Amino acid sequence: MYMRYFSRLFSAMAGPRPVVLSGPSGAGKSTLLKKLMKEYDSVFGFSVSHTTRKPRPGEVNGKDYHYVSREAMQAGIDNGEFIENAVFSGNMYGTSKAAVQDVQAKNLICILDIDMQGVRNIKGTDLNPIYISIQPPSMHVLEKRLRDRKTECEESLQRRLQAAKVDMELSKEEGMFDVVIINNHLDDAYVQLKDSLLEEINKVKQTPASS
Ligand SMILES: Nc1ncnc2c1ncn2[C@@H]1O[C@H](COP(=O)(O)OP(=O)(O)OP(=O)(O)O)[C@@H](O)[C@H]1O
Ligand SMILES: Nc1nc2c(ncn2[C@@H]2O[C@H](COP(=O)(O)O)[C@@H](O)[C@H]2O)c(=O)[nH]1
Repeated sequence: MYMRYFSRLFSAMAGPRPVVLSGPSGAGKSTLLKKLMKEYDSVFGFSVSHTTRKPRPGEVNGKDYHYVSREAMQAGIDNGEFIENAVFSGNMYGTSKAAVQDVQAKNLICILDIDMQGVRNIKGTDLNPIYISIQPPSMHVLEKRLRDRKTECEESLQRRLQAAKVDMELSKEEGMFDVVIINNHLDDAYVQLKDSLLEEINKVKQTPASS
């Protein structure tokens, strides 16, 4: 009984659990995440990753990503500044310790949008997030979404589709994700995402905000 009491007390003191959103490129992670951050702006905070890819039109440095050179990224990795890092579709991506700490210091639920290599690497840390996979209804739909987004050249698109096939298989592995959401109709997928996070959302709402 005491053990249960202390374990609950410790988990309340430790703050809300982070959330890892993963899934193939084009499945709709950013779209769902933006809806969530808009509805719950004082509950969630985005872990801003570093990347060596070029910004897309409309993306903002420091908000969508920290856009850095390969040399700067590698130096940060060598210096132990990253919790995890990966190469995806020819570019480097990584979650810095500072990105997560910035969000957690505000007692917000930290959301990480990372690929499958990142998921595997995070599993080796003590971050203890809720793992959510966002999947497309089919490869055909995924390809259409990526093409319609008009952000990728043909080479990058093909690399992303290749990675998606692997991702879709791995996401079926027992224990890999706590929740798997098929993003067919956006509104339905969003309701499922919210439902899976209600417990953590309520925890944050009940805790006085810190600056
Ligand atoms: N349920 C949906 N129905 C139709 N289109 C959708 C749906 N969800 C997302 N989209 C569209 O699909 C495209 C890809 O979505 P989004 O950019 O959110 O994917 P992503 O998983 O974040 O990709 P990446 O990993 O490359 O950042 C976008 O143009 C978005 O508007
Ligand atoms: N392992 C990590 N993966 C990351 C990180 N930030 C983003 N990503 C993933 O990269 C792909 C491509 O993203 P895009 O913005 O170029 O379309 C996507 O699957 C993201 O989830 C990170 O820090 N680490």
